[in-house]
Amino acid sequence: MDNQQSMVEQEERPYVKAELKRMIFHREEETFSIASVKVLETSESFEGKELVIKGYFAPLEEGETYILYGSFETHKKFGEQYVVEEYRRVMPETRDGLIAYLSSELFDGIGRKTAARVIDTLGEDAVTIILSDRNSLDRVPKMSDKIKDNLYKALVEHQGFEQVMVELTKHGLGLKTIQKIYGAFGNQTLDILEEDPYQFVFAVEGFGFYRADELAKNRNLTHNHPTRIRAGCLYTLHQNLQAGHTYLPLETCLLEMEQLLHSPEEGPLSYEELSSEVTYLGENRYVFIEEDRIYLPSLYFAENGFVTQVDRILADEVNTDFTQADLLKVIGSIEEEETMSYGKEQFEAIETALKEKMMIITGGPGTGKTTVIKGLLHAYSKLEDCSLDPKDYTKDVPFPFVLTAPTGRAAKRMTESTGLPASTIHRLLGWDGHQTFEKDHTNRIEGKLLIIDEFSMVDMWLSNQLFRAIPSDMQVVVVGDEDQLPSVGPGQVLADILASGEIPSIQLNEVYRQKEGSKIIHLAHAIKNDACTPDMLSKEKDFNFIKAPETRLKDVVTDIVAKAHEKSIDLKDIQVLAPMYRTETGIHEINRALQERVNPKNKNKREMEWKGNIFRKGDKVIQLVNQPEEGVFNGDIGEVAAIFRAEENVDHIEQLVIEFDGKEVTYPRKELSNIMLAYCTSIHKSQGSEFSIVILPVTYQYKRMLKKNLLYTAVTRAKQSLILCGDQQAFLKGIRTKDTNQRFTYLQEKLKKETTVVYDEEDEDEAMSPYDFM
Ligand SMILES: Nc1ncnc2c1ncn2[C@@H]1O[C@H](COP(=O)(O)OP(=O)(O)OP(=O)(O)O)[C@@H](O)[C@H]1O
Repeated sequence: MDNQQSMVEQEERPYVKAELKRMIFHREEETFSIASVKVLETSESFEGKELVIKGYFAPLEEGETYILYGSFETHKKFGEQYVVEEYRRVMPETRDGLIAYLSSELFDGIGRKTAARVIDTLGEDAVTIILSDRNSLDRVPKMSDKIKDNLYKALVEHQGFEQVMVELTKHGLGLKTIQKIYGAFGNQTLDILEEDPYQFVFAVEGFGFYRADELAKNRNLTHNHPTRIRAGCLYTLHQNLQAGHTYLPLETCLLEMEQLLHSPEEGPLSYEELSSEVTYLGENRYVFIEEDRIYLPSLYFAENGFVTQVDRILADEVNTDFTQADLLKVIGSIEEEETMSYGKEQFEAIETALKEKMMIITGGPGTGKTTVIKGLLHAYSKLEDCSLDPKDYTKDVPFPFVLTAPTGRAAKRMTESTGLPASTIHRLLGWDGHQTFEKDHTNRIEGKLLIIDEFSMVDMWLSNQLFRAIPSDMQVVVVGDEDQLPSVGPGQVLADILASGEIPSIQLNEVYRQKEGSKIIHLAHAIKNDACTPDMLSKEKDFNFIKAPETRLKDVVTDIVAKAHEKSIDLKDIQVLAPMYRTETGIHEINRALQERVNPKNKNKREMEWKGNIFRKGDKVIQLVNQPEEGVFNGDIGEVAAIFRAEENVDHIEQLVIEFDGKEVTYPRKELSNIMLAYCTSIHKSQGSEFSIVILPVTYQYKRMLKKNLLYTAVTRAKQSLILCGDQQAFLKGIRTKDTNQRFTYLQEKLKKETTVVYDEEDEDEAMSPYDFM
């Protein structure tokens, strides 16, 4: 009767047959469990009786017998453990066992007598018979319909997941993904697998189109199956997020879908086939179609929502009654205090910010953006007679100045330059790390004047999230440098709001730091204005270009850092920036070389190996994701402060402790993917940060990455010293190469009212999941 066991024997897969003693641990969110079992039989060379098993499975029933498939792992402290990749319950093999099973707590309302009648009527294969035919229970005497239903449902529930698991693991899916699919489709899962596995793409976050295509093989699904086309459309739109588009032109989308979906055997797909499924997706709000633009819902709501928020804020009036004479007097007094005088553009920027509901200040490095922010705060405080000291305010009368920036480092710089509190946008909005923002249109942020720095980095999703939380009576100042790289996420919000001309803006062009003799600033503006010549790359106090052939570049970079370090310059102040991760002169290789040089192996220094990388005490590391609950954000740089072995802490897991600006964050081994070495980081990740010394290798190996805005962003990260090394021609060619990859966004036109904006806040709440795709 035990056909499950005979399957095991036939398959000859290594297995452990065991009785569950007790569940030790279960984490609900990802169904990760640890349990202790009594080994009954195994094909593995395991001699013991007790065993600890772990893996992605729901809590199992104590006292039940399971066949587990997986592999042994030796845990430093706990010894041998079994990592479960698949399991199935073993049905009791005797009449008594079956009766005990059916009359257990799993099945409501069934006592031993009823259980015995079920087995006596249907035989020892009763469970299989009932599962394949619910009506078989009608043959059992003296059983009410309700009890029959309960029994059937409970059996399906208990057996369902195991069947699904057995089937899906055959397709190479891991337990974690299977849990997600089962969570979405329950006992329909196997039917859906047979009929239409593309549904998994819709329902399970991160389930890829190609994976569904793989599952659909041998299932008689044609290449023009409707859900295949629909899944292909969503996949195409998701792929294009990475290029920064907020929408795709319909024609482009259909073309890309055709390339994705056509099959060499079955031929092309017709325009009608593709467009009718796109229409279906539109009608069912899986996508939004506006004229000839097709959007994923979150971006449709973000773009339209943002325009609505801007209109709402602009519609309110500024509540000030100062005269031009008041303003001149106040500015004059600030100039006296600061012993400086504002340039014409700077004065205009302060004046506009005070008078307008919303404005944009742009400018390259050293043009006085920070100086203007400080001037604005002081002028506002004097004109409105409100203190700049947060201590003078209470919960009922909140601090009127809200300063924010997209990265922790940029927010910190705002605090350093103004002396006022500033926070990241995520923190200001009370982001919970998933999809919830504490601040939104129902619970807006408090204050009178909001200043958002480094706005070029803010994507369409976050812009909308931030703007919907701004109260209508707040004045808003957006500050940024439009020549920097656009946001990593979709959109080019700063460029679009500037180009729309709908929001007053002042561009600061005059460079002040240059007057202090800074070659870095001079070079940055020459790049910005396409006026950089080879002779500008000559050595100066704060600048050098060290020529080096490609083969020596990594060694040259390593030498420069090592020498600076030997002169007691803190590694935190020296940053190597590169545009690519791979290649001989990519970020990974440079990091490895630098680690070996400035923090080499040493028997007195602990280290931890993780997927071929070494983390050693004292290493400089960078955070790669946002962990708001720990207070660390993507791009934060820290240092490995300690490494703990499993036996040394109460959690019994290996841990790495990183110190970020005096704050310690602990990473269990499985979270080490959240960090990497940071002697060298990507230029993209350096946005919003500045470093005393920047070392920038440049080589033709970086090829298509060598673009003007990327190199401009890198150059402008340096405060005191910039060392370029490598190939001067590659650098000069790069700064003349504009990024021609146009981002498809429609924000500018929507702000200009060239199109009607449809927006419903309630819809947005329902459909918005901006961070689904990050
Ligand atoms: N009107 C001015 N007169 C004299 N010095 C000025 C003036 N405006 C700015 N500066 C000086 O120029 C330098 C750069 O100014 P500031 O830091 O405000 O520019 P920024 O645009 O914020 O630069 P960055 O983006 O590089 O930080 C500072 O040393 C500042 O004191």
